[in-house]
Amino acid sequence: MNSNLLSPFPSDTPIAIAIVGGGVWGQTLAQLAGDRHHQVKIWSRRGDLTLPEALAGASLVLSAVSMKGVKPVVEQVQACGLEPSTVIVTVTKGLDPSDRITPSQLWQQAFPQHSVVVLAGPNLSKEINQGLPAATTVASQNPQAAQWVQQVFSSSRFRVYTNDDPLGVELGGTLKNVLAIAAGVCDGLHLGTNAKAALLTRGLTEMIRIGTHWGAKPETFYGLSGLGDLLATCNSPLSRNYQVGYQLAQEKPLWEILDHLEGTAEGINTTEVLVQLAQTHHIPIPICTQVDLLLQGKISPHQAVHALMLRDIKPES
Ligand SMILES: NC(=O)C1=CN([C@@H]2O[C@H](COP(=O)(O)OP(=O)(O)OC[C@H]3O[C@@H](n4cnc5c(N)ncnc54)[C@H](O)[C@@H]3O)[C@@H](O)[C@H]2O)C=CC1
Ligand SMILES: O=C(CO)COP(=O)(O)O
Repeated sequence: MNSNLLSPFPSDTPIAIAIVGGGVWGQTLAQLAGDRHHQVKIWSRRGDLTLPEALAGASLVLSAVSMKGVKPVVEQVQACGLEPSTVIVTVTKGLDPSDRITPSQLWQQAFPQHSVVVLAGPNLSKEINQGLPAATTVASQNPQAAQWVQQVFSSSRFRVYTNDDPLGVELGGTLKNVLAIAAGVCDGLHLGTNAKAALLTRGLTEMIRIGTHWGAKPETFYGLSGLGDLLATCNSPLSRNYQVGYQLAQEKPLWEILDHLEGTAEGINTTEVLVQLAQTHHIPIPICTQVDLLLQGKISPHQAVHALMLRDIKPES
């Protein structure tokens, strides 16, 4: 039986995709979709194509803008309008600072009748651009939409899994950026393998604590978008968030690091939102709190390490 007859999302034929956001990740995803022979148009605010031109006829709209661009871009897409059947995919890893909600929640609020799919995983774009294999996760309130996006992007070099916890998938990719800054500090100070293992393990505990408070499933954080992305970004100098931490450990001021950084380090804004949220709800996230103080220039990297090591002793849970 042809499974396409059962699904509102036919999978075997090339489709028209509009990618909004022409940064490195948007371009990499365009390449992956192009490899599958989909027709891809990229809209970026400095490009020649207008947004209505990019969106025309697209059955999948993928947002790859950085967090600060999500709200303005959602509004622009709303002004253009979308066909009811268009599936929205978001790959942004961040938190909205005013509403303290995720990018997919912003898209869903603006397009309540549309299927919104989150795509996140250990996906350092430079490695994927070199043709190296990678895996990722897609998740949605609408499982059929997630399966369709899985089929659209799956290839011999990009293995796509589905997951039924979109919030957990999105928060995994977002929260690990804060720990990637901490990991960069740890490596920049040459604190060793034991310290790094402790940092990542306790960091994952903090991700689960805050993520489950938000309503995500704990097990999602042990998957590709949680532990997987944590391992990738906390161990790779290709990660911009890791680079920020590494250079903070060399006592460089944040403004100077950001001046030379290629692309966006979302963990910086995420840290601020996260720590505010954790304080409001009395959720202990000591590592993220030290990252926040460090980013604000209130403590030195060595003081952050001391503060963490000298916390009250307690059970591991
Ligand atoms: N680069 C990577 O390896 C990965 C990145 N991500 C996430 O994807 C998102 C994008 O990342 P990158 O492409 O690396 O960042 P980038 O900094 O290279 O690109 C960001 C894009 O957003 C656009 N943008 C920002 N504000 C805008 C606005 N107001 N209106 C229109 N466009 C706006 C910029 O023009 C730029 O094209 C981030 O949230 C990042 O965490 C996720 C997985 C992998
Ligand atoms: O999220 C990423 C890989 O999955 C990219 O990490 P950075 O944003 O820290 O470069």
